[in-house]
Formats: sequence, structure tokens, C-alpha cells
Amino acid sequence: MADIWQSAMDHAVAIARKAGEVVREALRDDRKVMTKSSSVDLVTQTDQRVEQLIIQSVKEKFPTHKFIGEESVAAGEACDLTDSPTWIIDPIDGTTNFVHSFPFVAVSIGFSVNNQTEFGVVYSCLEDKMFTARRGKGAFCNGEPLQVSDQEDIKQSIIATEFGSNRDPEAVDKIFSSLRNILCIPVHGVRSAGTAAINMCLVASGCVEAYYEIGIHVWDVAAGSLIVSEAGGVLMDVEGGEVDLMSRRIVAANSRTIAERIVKEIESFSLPRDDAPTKH
Ligand SMILES: O=P([O-])([O-])O[C@@H]1[C@H](O)[C@H](O)[C@@H](O)[C@H](O)[C@H]1O
Ligand SMILES: [Mg+2]
Ligand SMILES: [Mg+2]
Repeated sequence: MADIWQSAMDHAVAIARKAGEVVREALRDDRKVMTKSSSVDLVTQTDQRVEQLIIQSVKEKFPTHKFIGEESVAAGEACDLTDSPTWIIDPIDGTTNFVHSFPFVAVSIGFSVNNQTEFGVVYSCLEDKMFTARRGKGAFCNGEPLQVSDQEDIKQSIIATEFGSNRDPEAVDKIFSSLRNILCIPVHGVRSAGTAAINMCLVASGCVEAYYEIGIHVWDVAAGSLIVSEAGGVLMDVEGGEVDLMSRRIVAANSRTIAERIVKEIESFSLPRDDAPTKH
């Protein structure tokens, strides 16, 4: 049977590549930096321009589809995930990297129907790596199949995490306490790419055993989650239950063993959900 979402996925790949060109060009120019929720939550005109480019081109081709876009939500639109086909867009994942020319920046596009992610596309613009996954059909990087690491020993593992843009001292204490616990297991190392989407693609590629973070948003991880699971990995909440993409927290790992081991060391906390009715 033909795959009914194949043309949407092809479109996502084409538009992510185009968006990546815009990002690469913008890196050559001066970047005017603005802030959103705090002085360290950055946004540029390129984030906004790329999001509009993606939304406009999808609207032309799929006029009934819905959107959750990082910059549209920042501008006051609702973050509602219904059963309708919905494109979940992070136009630049790694805006702080982009601002500083730190060379990991991604365009992330997830596509959800009936609350299930059907495909995910993460384009790592500066590495020119196109990560894709279609539900039930595997994950790929530039067309080559991806497979998570088979390392089950946490002491032989590299773990990725991020500090995010939360500077609330209580939250920062918990973030550092989790990091300390994990480092002292001890693990081989801890890494931060500066983008949730690329961290997840590193899990899918087998370069790091796990990635966890509290503070992400649905657009950071919608595409990456499918890429991880289709590469054979697992997703979990930081307290060990089922992952909830609206809950702002995630563990993505090569295996249940590594995910559960990390969960034991994380000092969890909660943030307002992305779909909280009072948030916007
Ligand atoms: O704002 P943005 O650059 O799209 O996304 C951020 C990046 O993925 C960062 O690595 C992560 O720590 C934050 O939690 C995200 O919000
Ligand atoms: Mg992001
Ligand atoms: Mg972004």
C-alpha cells in the first residue's frame, strides 16, 4: 500500500534543505539578536524568517494541515496538538550556537497525526547531514541507516545533556546535581552540542549512549524522538514513566538499561507544560 504521508515527508526534506541554505547564508551576515522569555533565551530574524518560509510552503501544498512552530508560539499562537495532521517546527534549533557561530545548528520538522509522530526530519545545516525517520521504516542520515550504540554499561558511555536557558537558581542546582551524579558514576564523558535535535541524532547515530534534558519544548524533540526510536533507541520521562512530548522533559537512550540507569541519577523538576492553557 502506498504511504499516504510520503509526499509530506518529501516536502519536509526539501524545505528543511532550503531552510538550511538560508541559515548558512545568514551565518555570513551580521545577526541582530533579540530575546524572548529572558536575556539568555535568544531569537533572531532568521529564526522567524525560516519558520515563515516553512509554514508558507507547507500551506501551499497541504492547506488543511496545522502547525506548531516555536516562533509562532512565542508570538502568541496556541501550542495545541490535535488529531489533525500537524507540522511541529523548530526553525533553528541551536539559536545560541547560531548567534555565536558555534557550528551545530539544525532545522527540525516533526509531523504528527492522531498524536503519533509519522515522520521526523532534522537537518544539521553546517554538517550538511539530513536525518530522517518514517514511523516503522527506520532512521537514516543522508540515506544511510542509523543504529543506536549497543553499549549497555553506563561506565563505558558518553551522555549528552544541556543547560538550556533556565537560570532559576533552584533549577540550576538540580541540573548541576544531576550532572554531578552522572559524571561520578563515572561515565566516560558528558557532552553538549547546544541543540536538542542534534543531541538526539547523536544518540540515533550511536555516538552517545543517551541524552536527557529538562526544559526542552515539543518542537525541540518531536522529530528527534522518532529518529531515536526508529534507530532502535528508547524514550522515557526523567522520572522513568512514559515520555510526554509536551512535558518539557526527556530521556532518549540507546537502551532501556541505560535510560533507567540515568533516571536514577536525575533530580527531576517540573515546568509549565507546552500545552498549558494559561501559558499564552
Ligand atoms: O531555542 P532553540 O535553540 O530552538 O532550542 C534550544 C536548544 O535545543 C538547546 O540545546 C536546549 O538546551 C534548549 O532547551 C532548547 O530550547
Ligand atoms: Mg530548539
Ligand atoms: Mg529554535
